[in-house]
Amino acid sequence: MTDANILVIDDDDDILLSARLFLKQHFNQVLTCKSPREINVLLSKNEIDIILLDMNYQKGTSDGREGLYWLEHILSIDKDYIVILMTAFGNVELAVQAIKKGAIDFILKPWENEKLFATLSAAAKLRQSNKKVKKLEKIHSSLQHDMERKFENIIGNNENVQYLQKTMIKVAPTDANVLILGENGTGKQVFAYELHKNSLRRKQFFMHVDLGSLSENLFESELFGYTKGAFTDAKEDKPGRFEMADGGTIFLDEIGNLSLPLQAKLLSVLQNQTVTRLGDSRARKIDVRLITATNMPLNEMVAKGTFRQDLLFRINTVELILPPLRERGDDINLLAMHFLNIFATKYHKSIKTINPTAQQALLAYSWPGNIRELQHVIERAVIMSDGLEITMEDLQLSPQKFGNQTPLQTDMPLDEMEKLMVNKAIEKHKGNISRAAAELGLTRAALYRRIEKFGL
Ligand SMILES: Nc1ncnc2c1ncn2[C@@H]1O[C@H](COP(=O)(O)OP(=O)(O)OP(=O)(O)O)[C@@H](O)[C@H]1O
Repeated sequence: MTDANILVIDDDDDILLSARLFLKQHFNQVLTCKSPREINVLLSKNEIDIILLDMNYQKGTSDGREGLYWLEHILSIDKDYIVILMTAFGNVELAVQAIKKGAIDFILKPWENEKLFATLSAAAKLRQSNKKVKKLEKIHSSLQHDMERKFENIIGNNENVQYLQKTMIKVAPTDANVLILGENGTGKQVFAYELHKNSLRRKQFFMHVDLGSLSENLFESELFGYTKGAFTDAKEDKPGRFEMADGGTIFLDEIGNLSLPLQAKLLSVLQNQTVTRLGDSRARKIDVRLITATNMPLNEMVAKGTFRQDLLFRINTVELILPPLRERGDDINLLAMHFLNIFATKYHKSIKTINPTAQQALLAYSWPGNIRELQHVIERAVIMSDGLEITMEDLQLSPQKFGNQTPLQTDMPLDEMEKLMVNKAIEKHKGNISRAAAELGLTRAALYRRIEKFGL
């Protein structure tokens, strides 16, 4: 049974009856009607896939003009309807005209059942694949929408970041390969997507591939695809990520994690601009814009022989080096406020600000996880906070991760200052309570009481 619903429109009762009897054995649902005037109601009430439409309705007419009129009418309701016309022998010219207007095929009356079945089966397949394409287009556009929301605009007034943004805007519309360097969580993916969004390929696919998570085994099949039977689990042909990104941008993240043999394979694809699926002999041309990123020191790796120099030259036409968050000064509070607004809305809290002490602490913290860590810290603080502002307690920053600067301020509440001093002393003496207590002028018991009080 083919999964398709068919509507047959003909003014001849005998034709409708024989169509219904035959088609019911092969298709999901078969509806019939005598007059095309019922089309609107039938189409609005039923999920119809294919319409089998007669060309003449009024007695004595045979020019097919009515059929053409109703064909146009159906396609004006939805241009994706699949319409097949029924026409008498000798009226082939009319059928050709109908196909030009959007019918997908025609059959001659009286029909042979086998021929009718073959035509309708092909039409059902076409309808199914059209539906699939539509669904994929919808998914694609909603993913694109999600990405755009996820990566709004790059936030940052720091002069390095401003310079990077200017460079990015200049480079984006060219097809130059861009290598983005920076510690974890500095926004490499955000920059990569921003490059794509500002490029001429913005309407095409942005394909993110995390090379760090691909095993040696999966590398080729994921990136280059495979043909049916290429290996035990290859049940059907599958394009790789490069082919899927054709016309768009491919972002190869964590490129510093590739082993030397895989670097060689990648280089050959980049040099030849072709991919060959596993198990295939045909090289397929690809047109992709390449963006790569890593937190590894590629130049040092080249010197040590763990990263190929020729591959580095191929990928780093333009290099963007993202600064770590601890070097971005006021951007820390700018980003913190940005995340505060997002999470206050998400968790329905009316928190409006971060108090001055907490702001100082954010500036003094070393942010080893960079913007991603800041985002998590603020999210947690918003969840924990009971007031209208984020305090030092809400931030729950790890004392071990403060840099050399001290976040102490003269206007700091006594409690918070005490907590910071306790933290610093414990950190300085690597957790040795006796020494930390001695430095603070406290007994061990008094220090323990404070540790408990501050939840350290
Ligand atoms: N300038 C920015 N403005 C707003 N949010 C940002 C900015 N840069 C990064 N982020 C946010 O910080 C988080 C980390 O960013 P991203 O994933 O781009 O970093 P990354 O450098 O690619 O990290 P990794 O090296 O771990 O893959 C994301 O949630 C991202 O939305």
